[in-house]
Amino acid sequence: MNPPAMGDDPILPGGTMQLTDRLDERTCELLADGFDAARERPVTLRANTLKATSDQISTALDAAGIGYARVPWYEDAFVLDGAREREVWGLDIYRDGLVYLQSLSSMLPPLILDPLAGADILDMCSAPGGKTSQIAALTANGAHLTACEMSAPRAEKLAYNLDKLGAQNVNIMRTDARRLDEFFSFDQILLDAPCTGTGTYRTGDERAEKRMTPQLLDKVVKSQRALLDRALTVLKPGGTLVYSTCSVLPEENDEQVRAALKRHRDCKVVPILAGNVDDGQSDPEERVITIARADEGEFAWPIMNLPNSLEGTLTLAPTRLYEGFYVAAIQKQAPRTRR
Ligand SMILES: C[S@@+](CC[C@H](N)C(=O)[O-])C[C@H]1O[C@@H](n2cnc3c(N)ncnc32)[C@H](O)[C@@H]1O
Repeated sequence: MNPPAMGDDPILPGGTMQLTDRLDERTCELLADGFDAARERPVTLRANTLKATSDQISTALDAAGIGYARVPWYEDAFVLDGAREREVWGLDIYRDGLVYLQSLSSMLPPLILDPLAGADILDMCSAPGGKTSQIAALTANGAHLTACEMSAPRAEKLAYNLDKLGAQNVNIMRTDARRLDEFFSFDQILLDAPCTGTGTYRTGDERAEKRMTPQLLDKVVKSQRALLDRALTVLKPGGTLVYSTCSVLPEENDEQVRAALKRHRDCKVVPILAGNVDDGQSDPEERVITIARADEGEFAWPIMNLPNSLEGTLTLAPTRLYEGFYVAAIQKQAPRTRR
């Protein structure tokens, strides 16, 4: 594919959001390739370990004649071989909440959060509950979870999903998380923010092109800023916030985080990225870079990080397997102890 000319609108052809005005040529080229590849993106799902082991899910998929690949960085993740969502809806493992349809990229923020049993955890923007239920599964229902959702119908869907998946110890709050009482405090927070969704775009998706306007960008950027401020206020000293979006626009990602850190001088980025961003291999899905939160063990996965400006954050490029996604981990300093 030829690099797009600056000023053209080759990525969202009918849309008004000019990615080429915002991103450099190389990034636009990677995005254009990824948006094309996304048209072939396979269905992926997560074994819900609150109800079944991943081996039980393998057995059920085998019995249903559905081929799949396992994911090296997460034993609960499955990539289906040709099956569509409709086929999964007909399976008992789906109806009974033993699996959850979830994109691979969206499984990353809870893993990077590394939720701890016994911790007070806030999921600020939680419906329909994919990541809330993943946090519940990662802690075997052992965390004290608060799940906020502003939209009433989406909060209902959240409650339905959490019940279906067997998530317990979750206090659902139908509220605007920007106005969460400052009286609250949490050890760990996930802010999976409302965003433009540019990372999920597939070439030719005209509805998405119409939706992703500069007006939408303005609106979500304001909301993300207010949500980040509230999150960093209710985060306990020493606690960690994971901020994520399914967008690839710097305004929603690195620029948003950098500005928040200026307003909250007691907070800093915890690097989640170590390793090579672009080692020159032609197939980005064959590249294995190492991701690690500085305070966690390392694990490796085949993904591509787009050039980004804030060291230690992750801007996943869209590829056939992965939606474009952004993840940053931020820690609030613990008070100094006196000697
Ligand atoms: C990206 S989606 C979250 C997806 C969810 N984390 C998951 O994994 O299933 C963002 C959600 O935030 C909700 N939302 C937007 N603004 C909010 C706010 N100020 N307070 C609480 N929820 C909000 C939206 O209604 C939407 O359901």
